[in-house]
Amino acid sequence: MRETEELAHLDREIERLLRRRLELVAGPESGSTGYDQCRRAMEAARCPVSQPRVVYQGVAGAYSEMAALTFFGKEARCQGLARFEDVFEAVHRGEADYAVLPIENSSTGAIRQVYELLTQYQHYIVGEDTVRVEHCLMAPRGASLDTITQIYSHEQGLFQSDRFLSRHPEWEQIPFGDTAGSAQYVAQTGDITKAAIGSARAAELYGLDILYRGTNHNSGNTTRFVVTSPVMELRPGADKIAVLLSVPHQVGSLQRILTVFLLHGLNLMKIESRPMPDKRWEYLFFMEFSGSLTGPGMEEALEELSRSTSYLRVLGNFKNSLTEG
Ligand SMILES: O=C(O)C(=O)C[C@]1(C(=O)O)C=C[C@@H](O)C=C1
Repeated sequence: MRETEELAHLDREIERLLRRRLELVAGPESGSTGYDQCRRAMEAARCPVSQPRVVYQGVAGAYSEMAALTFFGKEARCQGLARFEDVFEAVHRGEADYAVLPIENSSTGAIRQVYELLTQYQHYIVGEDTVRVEHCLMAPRGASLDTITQIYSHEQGLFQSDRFLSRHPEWEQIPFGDTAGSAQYVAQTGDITKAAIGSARAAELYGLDILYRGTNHNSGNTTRFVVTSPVMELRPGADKIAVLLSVPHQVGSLQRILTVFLLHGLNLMKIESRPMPDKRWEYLFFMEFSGSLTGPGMEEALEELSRSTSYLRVLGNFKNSLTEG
């Protein structure tokens, strides 16, 4: 009992010292204005759009299309576009209400192009979902493992299948815009020396035979997708906040951010650092943590984060879709 009391006393003392340290290291005038921008975005927040126009990268049968249909339901008007940049532009120009974008894969990590574009466009994350990715090797009728010489897929399809592909070093690997697009292309050629890696749905849509199921080496292979919007939305049940921030090049500046999370009881769920191309060896941090923007104490926590960062942008508040294990 004595020990428990002593520990609780120590915790309170550490918390008091950390709070004092935060006050001393940066005054209220220093740091970014990130929270003011967030407050304005919250004031302008919109309700979810009904019968939305949704864009994704790729063609029908791409995993991104599956993510869009899972999140918005079969009634959503989904349109595939060639490049990630086209998807961001369509939302930016008001031609679509939402974009669905892959952000990370459980086997290969960050989808870097999407992180770069999230930093460039002032869009908000309003939702997320995961899709189990089971890749199939598919080819035109008459093909077999022996007739194939070229494999087409999205670079992620190739990365996620690298162990399977390393068993066939004689196959040339050709990156393509998206997995389903590669299936469509291979089907159009009708060439039995060409095969694609993509979803079973893509094989069915484009009339290819599945030669091998599960080319991905990780059987739990899953991709997380984010749903972005040009306007912030505060959907009921939103329990995860995403921010983009940079910290001054000073000893302990990242620790200061972590202290804010600790003192406000916010669970840090993700941290990803991205290089800042115009500032060599400086980084932008993409962080996700538990909480609601409208919840008690969050205003104070974000103001403290604002004071502790040289740049802060709140990317949004949305419902966590990740399950343990
Ligand atoms: O090419 C597709 O089918 C996509 O939806 C893109 C994408 C990606 O960019 O990661 C999505 C899920 C899989 O991880 C493989 C490819």
